[in-house]
Amino acid sequence: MVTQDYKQKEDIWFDDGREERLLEYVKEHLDLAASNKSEEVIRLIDEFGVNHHYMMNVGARKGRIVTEVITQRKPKTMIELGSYIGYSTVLFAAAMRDAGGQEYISFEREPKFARVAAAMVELAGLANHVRFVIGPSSNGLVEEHKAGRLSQADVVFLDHYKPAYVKDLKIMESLGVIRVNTVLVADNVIEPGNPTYLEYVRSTPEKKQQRLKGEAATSDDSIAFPSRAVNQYTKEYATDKTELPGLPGIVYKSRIEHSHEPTGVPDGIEITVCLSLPSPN
Ligand SMILES: C[S@@+](CC[C@H](N)C(=O)[O-])C[C@H]1O[C@@H](n2cnc3c(N)ncnc32)[C@H](O)[C@@H]1O
Repeated sequence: MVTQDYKQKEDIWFDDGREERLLEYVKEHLDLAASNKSEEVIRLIDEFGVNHHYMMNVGARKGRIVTEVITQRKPKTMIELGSYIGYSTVLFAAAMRDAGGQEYISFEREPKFARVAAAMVELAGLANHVRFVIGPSSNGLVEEHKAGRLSQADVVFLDHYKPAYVKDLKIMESLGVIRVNTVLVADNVIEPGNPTYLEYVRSTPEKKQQRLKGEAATSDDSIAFPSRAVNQYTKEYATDKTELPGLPGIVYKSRIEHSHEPTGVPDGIEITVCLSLPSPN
């Protein structure tokens, strides 16, 4: 395992050709005789992050927190929001497979990132376990459910557009994807931070109902975020207007695990368990 920190984030830190260069690097250096292909792919991505370019991956330290959740919860089905180049996809789909799981569904808005992620998954020998849904996640979740390809998830990893965490959680609640004992694992709740999400998963049903009465009809949470986190994916946010109201009666139990970005910058993962669903009227 690579123990050094990644290079620090530059002013432009993605979509400048580094994703394609990373894939070339992994293909060139991959040890075809390695017995554990997923570990080998992760090792090479980390090596590239340390020696060449910053990559916005969850990284080894936070990754270990999530793989522990997977090992304990043993998901049959897992959802990921935000594949990027497939670091978390490879790391967590391998953990899910090793824990007896079947399907890892990864949502990625940007087709060229999804292509790199799919190539990483193939190199890691995980293609039979991973399905990519390309396009904005809110719309993708609804369409997958409509088509009968998504009914529920045992673990959900949220790591895409920070202001969309609550919006997509409400969609998953409304569609019945969140069940009792579903575990939500949310990245970047300290760096850059996600106060709206933390407030939502840490609130009682009564508090969520109260907030609902007081808030405007739209759930545009982008006002609570630093402009860099909002403007990063403006194109997507402007076009995906899919919204569902959620189930404020869901009871969650939530806690933070403090950790670090792959660069060494402090961050945290919020781990949230669904304790109960509202009784149907
Ligand atoms: C921080 S990166 C994900 C990193 C990845 N989970 C990992 O740890 O290796 C965020 C990704 O979310 C994608 N994204 C942003 N908004 C999205 C949306 N609404 N739906 C799907 N993907 C989205 C971005 O294109 C980007 O690839």
